Amino acid sequence: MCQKQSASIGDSSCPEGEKKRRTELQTADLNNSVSQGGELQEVIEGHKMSLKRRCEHVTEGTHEAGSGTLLNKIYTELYITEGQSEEVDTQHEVRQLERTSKKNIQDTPIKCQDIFKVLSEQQRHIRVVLTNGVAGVGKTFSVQKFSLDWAEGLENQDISLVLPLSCRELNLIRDEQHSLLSLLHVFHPTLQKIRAEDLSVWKLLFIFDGLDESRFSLGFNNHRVISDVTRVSSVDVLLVNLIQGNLLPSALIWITSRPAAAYQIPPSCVDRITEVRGFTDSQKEEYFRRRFSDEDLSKRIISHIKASRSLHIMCLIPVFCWIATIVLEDMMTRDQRGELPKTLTDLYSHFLMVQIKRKKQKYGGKQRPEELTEADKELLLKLGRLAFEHLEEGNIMFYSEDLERCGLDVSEVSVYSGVCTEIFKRESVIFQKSVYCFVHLSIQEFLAAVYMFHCYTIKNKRIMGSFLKYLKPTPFSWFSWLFTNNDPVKSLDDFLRRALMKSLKSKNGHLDLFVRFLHGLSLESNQRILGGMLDQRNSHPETIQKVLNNLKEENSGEISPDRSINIFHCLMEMKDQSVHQEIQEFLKSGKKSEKKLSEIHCSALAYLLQMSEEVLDELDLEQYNTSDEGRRRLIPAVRNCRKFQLSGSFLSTSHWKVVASAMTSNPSHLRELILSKNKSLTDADVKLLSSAMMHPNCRLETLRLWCCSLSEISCDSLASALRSNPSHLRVLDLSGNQLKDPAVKLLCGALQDPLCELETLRSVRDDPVLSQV
Ligand SMILES: Nc1ncnc2c1ncn2[C@@H]1O[C@H](COP(=O)(O)OP(=O)(O)OP(=O)(O)O)[C@@H](O)[C@H]1O
Repeated sequence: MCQKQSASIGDSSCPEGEKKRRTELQTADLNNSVSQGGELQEVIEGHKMSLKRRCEHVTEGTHEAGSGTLLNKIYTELYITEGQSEEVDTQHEVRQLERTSKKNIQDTPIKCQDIFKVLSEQQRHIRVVLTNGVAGVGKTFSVQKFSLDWAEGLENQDISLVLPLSCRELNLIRDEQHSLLSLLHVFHPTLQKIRAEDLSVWKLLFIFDGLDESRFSLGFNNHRVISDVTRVSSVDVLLVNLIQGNLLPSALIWITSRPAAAYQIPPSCVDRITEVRGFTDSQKEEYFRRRFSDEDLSKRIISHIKASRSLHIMCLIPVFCWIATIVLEDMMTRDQRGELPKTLTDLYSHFLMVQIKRKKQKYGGKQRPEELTEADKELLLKLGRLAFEHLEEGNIMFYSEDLERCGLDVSEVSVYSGVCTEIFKRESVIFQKSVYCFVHLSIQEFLAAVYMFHCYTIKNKRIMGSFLKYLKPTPFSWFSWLFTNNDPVKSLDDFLRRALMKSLKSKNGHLDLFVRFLHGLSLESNQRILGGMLDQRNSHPETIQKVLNNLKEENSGEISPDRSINIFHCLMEMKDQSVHQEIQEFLKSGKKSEKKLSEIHCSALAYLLQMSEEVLDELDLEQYNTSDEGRRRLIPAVRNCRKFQLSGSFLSTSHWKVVASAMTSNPSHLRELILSKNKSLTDADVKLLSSAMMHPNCRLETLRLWCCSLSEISCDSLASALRSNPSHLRVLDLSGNQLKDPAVKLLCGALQDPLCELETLRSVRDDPVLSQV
């Protein structure tokens, strides 16, 4: 049997004879199941050829569609798992990724070509698969590889037709009415000859790539039921009917999406969830080896990336590997005296310059490639404006009108295809409208930061003012100064501090990477890379020192501790290693309580503990010599520990959310949660923790809530959790809560439930009054 290799499928890895035999087998199958004669067979073969042509080359920013590298040459196996690593949240994708970058032995890996296969006895027929993954992690590449392998007759040959439909493309016809049949005719013109009756007898696979980019609203609860493939309707209604199985119930459906948009598909419609997690450490190396025929070069690139922690972590995302490839290849293969990039700002600055240099080489130009002309600067700043304005609104796709509003000439942007890709070039025969986006969200964030930094250097008060615009005053908040401070920006440190505050205040962290870049850009060394685009007069050493001090002293109060970690990242972007080194020494010393830890130390420690390969046995916040604010900043480490203990009332709901996310992540390590004297634990917080206990990923066995002044409402939430199936809780200790009769009754009720597996319940005035074994 011909085994599929991780790449080079189209080459000698699969003997021709085997390929032919498979095609013959498949042909025979189809002829048996459908008596359509040779004409339909021709349609399928024609579709395969057309799909192969579309998928065998890749478009990676700088290449024009259809003319790029062979997919099989660079395709590297991705790490895909079954299930979802963490509850879908709205955290910024890069942070989410840093958190989930650890490969865990309890994960169930699944190969891309197997996603529709039943892999264990417990599984039933898999009809709908939802694949999640952050931006640039390889979802579209997986779809392309899956389709190519099918078109080449190598995998999934039981499927008669693989029909990829990108959501970006579907957006363009969202105002049109179509039947499923006409939709296929539009998107796959080679299928013009197929008829309605063919669709119901063939085994079809519809692939909807990039649900996050769709501008449809999928109304699963309230829509017209359609079961006829010739019935005309709006495209969203067709989609919903396909997913629900009203339309072509035997068709397979594969949906890919970034995590934040996946919620649109009700779990009851999905038979399998998979997650593209990017590259493991060995896959990262494999990627660079495949990319370069020069072995020495790939070795040097691998060792440089391994030496820089943040680059190494980011290389988990394939698109980042691609950016690193472009920059490091350029720097290592020419006589380069400058330092190789170690931070993200470094790397992205070089990336931008390499793209511009390539453009000059391609289109000519009198200037030295390293220098930016005034026209280059102007164009990049317009792109930066586009990036910034849409980042603020959370937009990643732009139409020509959006470009024109920023003064961009559409033809100019296509010249810069390495920075901004014209996605629909290939489809322009069918669609008249072009859609643009940055190759990766992080590039949009970088260009937005360049633009904002520029606005600062030219003292553009209007734009800075509206960016730092003040939200409603919150009189009792620690950072009320921010909201009442209407003064114009005074200095670089003032500007960066206010930008940081604004980013910390954002609900979903959409400005986090942007603000990291903004700090990185304040360094003269980075400004220099950008060939005079930014005014370098602002970066006096004393000012930089002030910015560093601000970051180290920043008090982020009520902000989620996950978000505070970004302050540490800003410090790293400014190449200040002091905090990182001190924490590494602290960890090595093994003496937790001796060193006084500042808040920024605690954020760094939380980050390192959370990222550690080793799961911590116990996180006891009392053991650290720090302030309450420092202890709050340590909370994210709860995601990587077995026992979490804390005493006192210094956490708020945003912290309990982190604890709840630790209880529901996949896998969840937390087994024991011990909270005492926590009078500020509200009913809503207890409800949050109780709901987390009901989550299938939760493995909590012991919960002690000593002297937490629990109310009857809280006991009711806990009782519901006890009744949930499966609850792993065996010990619930509610001593010292002075529970009244109604609350005790609620808990007793739960004990009588057959689903409750609790072994010990301690309660009421410190006595083990209730005890169940
Ligand atoms: N398996 C892979 N092998 C080699 N390179 C890859 C692979 N997957 C992704 N890449 C690189 O990463 C880039 C982005 O990948 P892709 O477009 O598949 O991401 P995505 O998850 O669909 O992102 P988005 O959500 O932004 O659409 C590709 O253009 C390619 O350079």
